[in-house]
Amino acid sequence: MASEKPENIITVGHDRFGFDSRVEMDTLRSLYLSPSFVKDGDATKNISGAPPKDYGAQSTYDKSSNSIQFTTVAKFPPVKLLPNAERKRILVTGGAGFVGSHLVDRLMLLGHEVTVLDNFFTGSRTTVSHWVGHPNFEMVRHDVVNPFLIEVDQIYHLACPASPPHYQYNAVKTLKTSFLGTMNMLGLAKRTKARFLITSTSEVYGDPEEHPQREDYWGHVNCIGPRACYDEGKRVAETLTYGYMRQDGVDVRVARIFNTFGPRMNPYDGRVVSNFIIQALKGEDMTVYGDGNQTRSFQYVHDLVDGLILLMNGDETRPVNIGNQHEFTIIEFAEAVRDIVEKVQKEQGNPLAKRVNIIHKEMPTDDPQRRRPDTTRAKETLGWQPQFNVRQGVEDRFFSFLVYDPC
Ligand SMILES: O=c1ccn([C@@H]2O[C@H](COP(=O)(O)OP(=O)(O)O[C@H]3OC[C@@H](O)[C@H](O)[C@H]3O)[C@@H](O)[C@H]2O)c(=O)[nH]1
Repeated sequence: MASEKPENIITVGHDRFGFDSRVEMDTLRSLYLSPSFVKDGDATKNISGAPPKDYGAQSTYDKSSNSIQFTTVAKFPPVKLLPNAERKRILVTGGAGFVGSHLVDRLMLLGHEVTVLDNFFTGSRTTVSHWVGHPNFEMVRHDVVNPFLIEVDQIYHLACPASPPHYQYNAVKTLKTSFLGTMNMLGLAKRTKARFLITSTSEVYGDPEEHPQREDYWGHVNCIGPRACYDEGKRVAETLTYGYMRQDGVDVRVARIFNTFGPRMNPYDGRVVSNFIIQALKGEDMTVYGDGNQTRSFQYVHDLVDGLILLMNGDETRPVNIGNQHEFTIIEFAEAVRDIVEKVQKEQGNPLAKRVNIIHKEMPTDDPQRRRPDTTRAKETLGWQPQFNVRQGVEDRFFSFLVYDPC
């Protein structure tokens, strides 16, 4: 890890399957809502060190009044001007969430008409606020457990809480979202003949007995445990998806997403990346659950979006794993995050007085012990593989938004 030399990644996306999804990283970066400024007394300073933005909402945090001022965009980023025949009407459920908002950015920049459906349970309006008012963009507050009627060409169905504390918060609601939400969106796809892509999860493999996990592994899920609402919810959502494909000829795509991180993650979603980064930034103890020998592989969100767009536009109808193959034990990951955050803090001239400690807490029930995707299928059928490693992702300063709460 320490010896990895990050390369500068300038563009993401691919020109494949008749769909050119390439955009510049700088354009995407300009859209992250980071707290660009902090007002402290009379002084207002640019905390992220980033140059002033041309696009994207800006925010200024005022320490004295503990208030935040949003400035709406004066102009939108240029989007591709597509001929009518190429411009698609695309529905993104969960489009105000962490992954959804990045997908929306990409689809908007590429010139499509995008409708976001979100109930804002874990998503937030601020993730896509920079598109509000754009003629190609529409945002609807709607819960997918209820039917929704619209004319569309493609549906990316992402809506569902994904972090273990969030999806366990209301297990029955998570199940309803997975089953009824997916059924409603598949019904819409059937009626409109839209292509339908569901974001499933590595959690369908449960606590896997095969390693790494290939798509033809059936999994090892405790169907009555605390994680089952999500794991079984997504499993039945896949079953429904293939039911609609076989019975009704719906054109389906299934992505099994492995652990993902990046800008606009909810800093308090309780997942390991946000927990570790917040703890390292604040100088708090980093909490490793259990002995830390369980493993995960972490992908940067832009790689995932590349994979989703390729899958939607390619011909592969079987499930496809989308994840990074670099496997960390959680204890190694804690050390890596601590090193990277320390390096960034030093570069920004605000090093912590002392190293944060790594402490151990109780292991959650049914926590999968080993997880790493076999991504051969994604490589062979989509030509996809991740570009970013963890260091490149974390060093992309995606956590600068956390300084809303700097102490
Ligand atoms: O503070 C923490 C948080 C988490 N962890 C551990 O870190 C590992 C990863 O935990 P996370 O909560 O980030 O995510 P999990 O891998 O358990 O679940 C995730 O899997 C894939 C996705 O579909 C979902 O985003 C999520 O369910 C687990 O072993 C967990 O016990 C810690 O050691 N400390």
